[in-house]
Amino acid sequence: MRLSGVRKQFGSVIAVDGIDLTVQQGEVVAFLGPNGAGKTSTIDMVLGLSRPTAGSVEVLGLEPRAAIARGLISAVMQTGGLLKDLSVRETVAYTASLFPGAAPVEEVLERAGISAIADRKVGKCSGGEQQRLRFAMALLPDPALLLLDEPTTGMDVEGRRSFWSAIRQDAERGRTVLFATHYLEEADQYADRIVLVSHGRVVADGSGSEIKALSSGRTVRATVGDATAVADDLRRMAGVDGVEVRGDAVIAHAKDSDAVARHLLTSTDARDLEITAKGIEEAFLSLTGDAAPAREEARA
Ligand SMILES: Nc1ncnc2c1ncn2[C@@H]1O[C@H](COP(=O)(O)OP(=O)(O)OP(=O)(O)O)[C@@H](O)[C@H]1O
Repeated sequence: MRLSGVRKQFGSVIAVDGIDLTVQQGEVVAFLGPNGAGKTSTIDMVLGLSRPTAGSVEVLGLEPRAAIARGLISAVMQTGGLLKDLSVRETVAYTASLFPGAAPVEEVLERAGISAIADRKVGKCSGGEQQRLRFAMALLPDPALLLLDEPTTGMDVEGRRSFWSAIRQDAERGRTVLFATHYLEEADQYADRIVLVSHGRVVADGSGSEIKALSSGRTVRATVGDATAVADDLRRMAGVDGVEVRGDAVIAHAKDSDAVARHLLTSTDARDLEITAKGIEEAFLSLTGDAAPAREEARA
């Protein structure tokens, strides 16, 4: 899957502000970000439900709609689509009857970890079981890419755990999974890679431990004469997790902010140096719920 320069604008609201992202086949990627970060808007574009204002989305070299038509993309939706009076197995069998070439019903029940509850009425299933049922339905076309938008909202701990263990086991056979979540813990536990989004942009991209390190470190910002050259130097320093250049400022995220500051002040022409805790700005603060006020107003 590849997103190149993807933007999505709704009137004056920029929901997605230039996302570039390549996901390799077989990766399990968490899209982590606060409310309004642009996760759903991005997933909707990958699902072909909306079109980017600019940029392009490709899945295995195809446009989303073409990829969907070939059964290459499936989604686990959060709500809707289930009939209470059918059993779990009947629900999957009925959906399978709509797809030519659907995977065998018993096989997807097994993969979704719901064989044991196949005869249970959907109305009697817990939220977690219903999500695993939606997962089973999403597996029918044997998609290359599975998308999940906050699939565990409202589930208890045990429901989450069994849901994710079914997803992980299935992914081990090579399926690509992209899921949106608010929870760092969930992203860290179940994804190989975390893409942190804030205000419609990717602000960090790495393994769970890399992302956690970013949130625990500090940010050092300084104005320098040649920001690009200084940034290159900083990237080579131990303990530096990320370096950005913004105009004539260089911004480094580091566990050892003192070492970065010392380097900047002694070996470069840095001035206006600032050190702030919890570097990736609002990213993690906002993960706890207080997303940027401007966005919330826009939403209201
Ligand atoms: N159809 C729409 N019309 C207008 N604005 C929209 C629309 N869809 C999304 N937005 C705005 O775009 C921004 C990004 O929203 P999006 O739903 O993609 O974020 P999100 O990261 O999925 O958030 P959440 O975690 O709350 O689902 C928000 O400011 C939202 O209000």
